[in-house]
Amino acid sequence: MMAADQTVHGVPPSLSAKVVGSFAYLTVRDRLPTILTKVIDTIHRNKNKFFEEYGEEGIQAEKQTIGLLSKMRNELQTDKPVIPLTDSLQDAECWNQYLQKHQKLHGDQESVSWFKSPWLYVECYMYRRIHEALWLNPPISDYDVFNEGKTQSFFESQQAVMTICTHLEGINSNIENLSKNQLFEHFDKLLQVSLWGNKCDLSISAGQDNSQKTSPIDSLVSLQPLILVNDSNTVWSTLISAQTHARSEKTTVRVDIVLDNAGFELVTDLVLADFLVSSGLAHEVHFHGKSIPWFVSDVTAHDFQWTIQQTMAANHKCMSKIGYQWKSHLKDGVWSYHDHPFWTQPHEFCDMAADAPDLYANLQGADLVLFKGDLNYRKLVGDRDWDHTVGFGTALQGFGPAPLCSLRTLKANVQVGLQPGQAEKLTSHEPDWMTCSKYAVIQFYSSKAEQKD
Ligand SMILES: O=P(O)(O)OC[C@H]1O[C@](O)(CO)[C@@H](O)[C@@H]1O
Repeated sequence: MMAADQTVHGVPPSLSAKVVGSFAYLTVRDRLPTILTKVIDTIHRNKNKFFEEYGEEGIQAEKQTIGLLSKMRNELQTDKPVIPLTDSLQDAECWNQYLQKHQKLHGDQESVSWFKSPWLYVECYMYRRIHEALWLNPPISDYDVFNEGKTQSFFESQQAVMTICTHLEGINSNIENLSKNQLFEHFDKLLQVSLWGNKCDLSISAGQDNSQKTSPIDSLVSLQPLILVNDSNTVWSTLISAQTHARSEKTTVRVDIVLDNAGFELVTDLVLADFLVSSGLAHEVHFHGKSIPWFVSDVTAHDFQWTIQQTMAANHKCMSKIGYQWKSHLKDGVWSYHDHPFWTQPHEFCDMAADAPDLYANLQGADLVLFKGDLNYRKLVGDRDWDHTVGFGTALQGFGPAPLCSLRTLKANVQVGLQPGQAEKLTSHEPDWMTCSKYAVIQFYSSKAEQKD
């Protein structure tokens, strides 16, 4: 078991960063080593490719990288101390300062080990150490060890991708004639398609195929009861009031999407973003991805561009037409892609204003920020052991650059904003309801609106 963190941000120890609990322990004991082993196997499997591309240097790099990753796997499996990063990357210092803070809190270096640190920290740290291992070994420094899994997930979800592209084309071809209610119906559906797209993540599956096999539209009705908190009406009214304000002030409506997984989930986010623009609900969409390969299937700049290229190149008329539309949104600046290093650091989002003031200020320019996925949710609420009925606004601990909404399937044991008795009822018939990725939330908060907390 991992020792609870000390009081952080004035939160009492009982609500300190989530470190205990069997799921966190099993993740660090079992799932992280499995992921690491898959990474080592992937690098070894590409040895010949490195030789063809880089000659003997490529072979040396492969060997050294595997050595570093095997060393980390041993540290992890034998609960060794967490050690500082040694690469010269821009954020190494911030990671090492974060480690020093934990060492001070715990009294000495030895006590900050893989099993005696906040789960959120060690899981993020592992992915940053994987990046370090590659970075220290040119010429394979920018090799994405997760690329194969992400592209496979896209191709294995092709049927579902075609279904949602055809659905979007049907909406867009008649969008001028839709009533406000019809627009809301479509918005509500596409928001839920994006929500459930979050089930397709390769971290929870430790790299096993997790592509979308069923129709993402037909399954919405049956999935509805599994949404534990549904603030889609409030999200809609936030967009409508932003649109009204923009019209009167002759400004624009900007929606930011903090992305999560590549593959099918990214397509669902692009489809939602396309609808926001084609319906006039938004004039700009800013996408936020990861600056390094992260949590196996998170979106990088390469994944973002590749996915749009693949959609354009599809021999499916609808997909291809939509892909070209997405390309022109990027070209015209209606869409933009950003990857601030903060998203691949261990910080809880309540630290953003202090640790990444430029990013916080940027997000303040949005009329709505959509946070996709479980890891973002854990960082939104500091991965603390909150009581399930604590309000989302309380758990955000002051984070609120703009009206925000989490679209999350539950994959970790933290959830706030539930009704009294709701968690107990779930636990009685499904003890692993927080980690089985069967349930989800559409959870909104705005410090501006009169918010029941
Ligand atoms: O891709 P998502 O939705 O952020 O899921 C990642 C989640 O999967 C896990 O790795 C497994 O629970 C969590 O630690 C992490 O928050």
